Amino acid sequence: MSGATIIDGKAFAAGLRARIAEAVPAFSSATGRVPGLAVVLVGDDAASAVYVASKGKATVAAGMASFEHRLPADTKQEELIALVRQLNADESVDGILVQLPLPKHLDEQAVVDAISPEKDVDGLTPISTGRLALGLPGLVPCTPLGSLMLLKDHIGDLSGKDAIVIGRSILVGKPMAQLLLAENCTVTIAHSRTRDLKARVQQADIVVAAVGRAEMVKGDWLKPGAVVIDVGINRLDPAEGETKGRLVGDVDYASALELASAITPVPGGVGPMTIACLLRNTLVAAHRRAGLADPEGL
Ligand SMILES: Nc1nc2c(c(=O)[nH]1)N[C@@H](CN(C=O)c1ccc(C(=O)N[C@@H](CCC(=O)O)C(=O)O)cc1)CN2
Repeated sequence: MSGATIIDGKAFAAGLRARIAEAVPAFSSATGRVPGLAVVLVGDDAASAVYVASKGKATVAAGMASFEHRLPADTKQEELIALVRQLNADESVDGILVQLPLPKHLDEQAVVDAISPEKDVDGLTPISTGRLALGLPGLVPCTPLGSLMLLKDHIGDLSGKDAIVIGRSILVGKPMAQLLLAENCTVTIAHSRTRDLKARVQQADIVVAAVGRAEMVKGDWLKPGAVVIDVGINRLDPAEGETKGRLVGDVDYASALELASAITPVPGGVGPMTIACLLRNTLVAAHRRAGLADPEGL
């Protein structure tokens, strides 16, 4: 029988969203307006459409204004950048998020670079990534921020822990490694060219899996007692006998339960934290734009 704790990201995210909703009225009293989040969706990727709809709902539920912009798949780069610039200039918008991935013909980094850093609630502009690398306050990408919140809530002080981040994306792997470094972890970043990944994972007290490959990290790779954050969201193919395209993470959950001391499930782990942290970043961005101190307890 496994003694691993299941880290309940869904419950933690619900608590964070409730605290955000409680903090919005104070912002409105101070400024006479509500914080606003603009989300841009280009094309018809089904999963992206679901995430964007969830973001809009969560924004409104927190008492903020949601501005959704849906553009066709053949939108030109200049049209998308023109929309981003329009949102940069819009005083009712505190946060701008362009849903990723974009259709192949669009240059993601150029589009992200057009977002005003003060409204960069996704934390992906060069200014935001640079500030994170320098250890300066800024806006941090939502999935790694949420993952760190779960780790700190479960472990407390992370100082001196050996951590491995598997994956080096701009959205998760790189910022996650920076956040762990800022918490005084000793951090290894592993990727597709890393040799003997299993041996490296076996050294780690904290394993963050963000590779996008279903159940790649096996339970017997783990150091006994490791804390596992599974960022992967992989839908298995119903054509291969999987019921209704079951969702799994990057970690083989059943075998990981044997050695891990704690693990985030998929679904219900890191995923819900992504949207809660987006609301948190929007409220923080709104405070900073209005010249107010950051809201407390978020
Ligand atoms: N501009 C961005 N694009 C993307 C981001 C991002 O942070 N910024 N992240 C992901 C997708 N994403 C939000 O955009 C996201 C992914 C998953 C979840 C979530 O709550 N997942 C649930 C399961 C949902 C399901 O059943 O399909 C869970 O894990 O419990 C929320 C947001 C890529 N794009």
